[in-house]
Amino acid sequence: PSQSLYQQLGEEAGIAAITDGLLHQIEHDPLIVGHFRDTDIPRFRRLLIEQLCELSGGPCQYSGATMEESHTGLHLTTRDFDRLVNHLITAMQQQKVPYGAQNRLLAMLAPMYPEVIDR
Ligand code: HEM
Repeated sequence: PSQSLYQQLGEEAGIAAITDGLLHQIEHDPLIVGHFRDTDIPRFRRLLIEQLCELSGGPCQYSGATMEESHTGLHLTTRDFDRLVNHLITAMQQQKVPYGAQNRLLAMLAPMYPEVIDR
């Protein structure tokens, strides 16, 4: 409890490993991988790490576009969102992130739902 969420995620290295796990899951999910067809994956990876680091209280500053801007034109659905969240949970479990910390991170991402879906 005295550990910050950033620490519980394993700091920069842990967040990078979670992100790589998430990218691996996406790559093997035929239902969502198509959305990333035109995406610069190294850039996406870097921005996702920055965002998770900043959100969890780490020493980073997210430098990407807003969630609304970056998901406009993708026409993402609730199903897409749920799949991505499940992949993130799998990636966090693989990194042995404590259950409570997993939920804290998910609770910070949930409010982004309307900024990402149906745009
Ligand atoms: C809370 C949920 C989500 C978060 C926190 C998130 C985070 C991000 C971030 C940080 C970027 C980079 C922004 C930039 O390029 O400046 C991004 C782009 C992107 N996201 Fe998400 N995302 C979420 C949901 C989703 C979902 C559900 C999908 C599809 C299954 C998705 C697909 C994409 C794609 C394809 C791009 C790249 C767009 C491009 O190539 O310009 N995202 N997202």
